[in-house]
Amino acid sequence: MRISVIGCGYLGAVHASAMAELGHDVIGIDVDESKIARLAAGAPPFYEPGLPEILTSATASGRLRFSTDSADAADADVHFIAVGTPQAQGGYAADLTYVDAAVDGLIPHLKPGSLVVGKSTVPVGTAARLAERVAAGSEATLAWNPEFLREGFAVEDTIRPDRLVYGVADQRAADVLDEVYAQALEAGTPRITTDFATAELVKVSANAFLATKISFINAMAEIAESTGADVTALADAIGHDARIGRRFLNAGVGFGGGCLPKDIRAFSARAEELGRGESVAFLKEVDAINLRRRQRVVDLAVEALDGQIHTSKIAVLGVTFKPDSDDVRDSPALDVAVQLKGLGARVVATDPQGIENARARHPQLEYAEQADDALRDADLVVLVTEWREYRDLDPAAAAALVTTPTVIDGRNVLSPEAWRAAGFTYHGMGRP
Ligand SMILES: NC(=O)c1ccc[n+]([C@@H]2O[C@H](COP(=O)([O-])OP(=O)(O)OC[C@H]3O[C@@H](n4cnc5c(N)ncnc54)[C@H](O)[C@@H]3O)[C@@H](O)[C@H]2O)c1
Ligand SMILES: O=c1ccn([C@@H]2O[C@H](COP(=O)(O)OP(=O)(O)O[C@H]3O[C@H](CO)[C@@H](O)[C@H](O)[C@H]3O)[C@@H](O)[C@H]2O)c(=O)[nH]1
Repeated sequence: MRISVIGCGYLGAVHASAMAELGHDVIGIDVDESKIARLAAGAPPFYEPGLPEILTSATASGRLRFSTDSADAADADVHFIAVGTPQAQGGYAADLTYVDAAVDGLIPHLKPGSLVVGKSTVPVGTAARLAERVAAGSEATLAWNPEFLREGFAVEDTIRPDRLVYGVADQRAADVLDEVYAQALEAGTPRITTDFATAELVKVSANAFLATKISFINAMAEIAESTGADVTALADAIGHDARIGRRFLNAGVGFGGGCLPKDIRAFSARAEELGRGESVAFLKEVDAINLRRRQRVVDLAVEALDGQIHTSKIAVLGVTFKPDSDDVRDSPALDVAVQLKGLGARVVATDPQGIENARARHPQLEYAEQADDALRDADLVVLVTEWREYRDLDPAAAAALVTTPTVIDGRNVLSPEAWRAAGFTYHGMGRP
């Protein structure tokens, strides 16, 4: 099929490449010229495992092209909208200006019978509004097909999704999407075909559930901190109950990224508009618990440095919101680093992939390419993103580099026994 993908960021660049990998003829469109130039040259503008390989093979085969001009999408039968829906400035609601601009920019180029498919995460009600706009300006129709990929696993999640959700107003739109996703459907991926509102709500409720699960275990970490209990053992124990499950019960510095934080806030804002604020009032608590965990790491650092923060060097391991991504949007790790710097510490942050993005946002921090350079002469080590290389650090080698062997394990991924045996004072999150 001929497909266009409007918006080539973390979602769109992967979606475009994966669709081409599956054999479709794809054009990726973005307003960012430098991003398009890099993609067209086969070089991803961000770090995502597996993306370089499929981007290179798809651009080389001619099945994947890029442009900054939405007129170049005119041939496509299916147009995916993958532009950003960030938190609006000064509020909690989603900023829909990019989605509106993308749809408006496309309408004059839509050929009769083509399908516009929303992938961006939007407040419930958006698809119905945009469907009217598309119908008024063209002979195309609209569907909503929310995306559930995780950064770090984006290629795999796009090619082999857990499930496909189609929000459609007619059967033909569902049939077209079945053609787009033929391979996944043949491999047994479940498909839920529903109305616009349900499809939009599936997406935000899934993220709200995941955020709630993380804040639940972080709330237990707070209780554990006041009782001497160990939240990691607690998570293992409750996680054995198949109704609860162990996944997404890792207590630590909390959730961040370009999705969970802004999506729960936008959901709250939309529910309030609908007069249903009380139905999701708990999401405000989920957000508050989450932000308290960042503060907890900062408080532990201040306490560990015992009034000497102004004269201390702190090694911050990780700046991205999760490992295997270079994304620093709403990153708890970077937030902690910035707060510690604000308190007067000399902060040297390190990260395998995130330094460029972190430096662009926070040039006031010092960055080290190598973890050893961050650790050297440090008075405190703070692990805030659980990259494999930090989980695997040799505590004896780290002890030889630092000035004072104290570590805060903001992700509960280090062995307290091994780090204590190497001479470290170990502080975990909700662990004695
Ligand atoms: N990142 C993820 O893991 C993920 C997963 C599922 C859903 N989503 C949702 O997908 C959407 C995109 O997220 P993202 O992380 O890819 O954001 P992003 O900021 O990385 O990418 C958005 C892209 O859209 C481009 N853009 C903006 N206006 C445009 C226009 N009018 N025409 C063409 N391009 C335009 C921007 O230049 C940018 O490259 C959001 O709604 C997000 O919530 C993201
Ligand atoms: O037990 C856990 C699991 C995750 N996290 C944190 O939660 C955040 C989000 O993690 P994850 O959900 O893996 O990353 P995303 O790539 O942001 O993916 C989420 O957001 C996407 C955008 O909407 C959705 O498509 C995905 O399904 C949804 O998992 C990260 O900061 C993690 O460190 C924890 O603190 N504890």
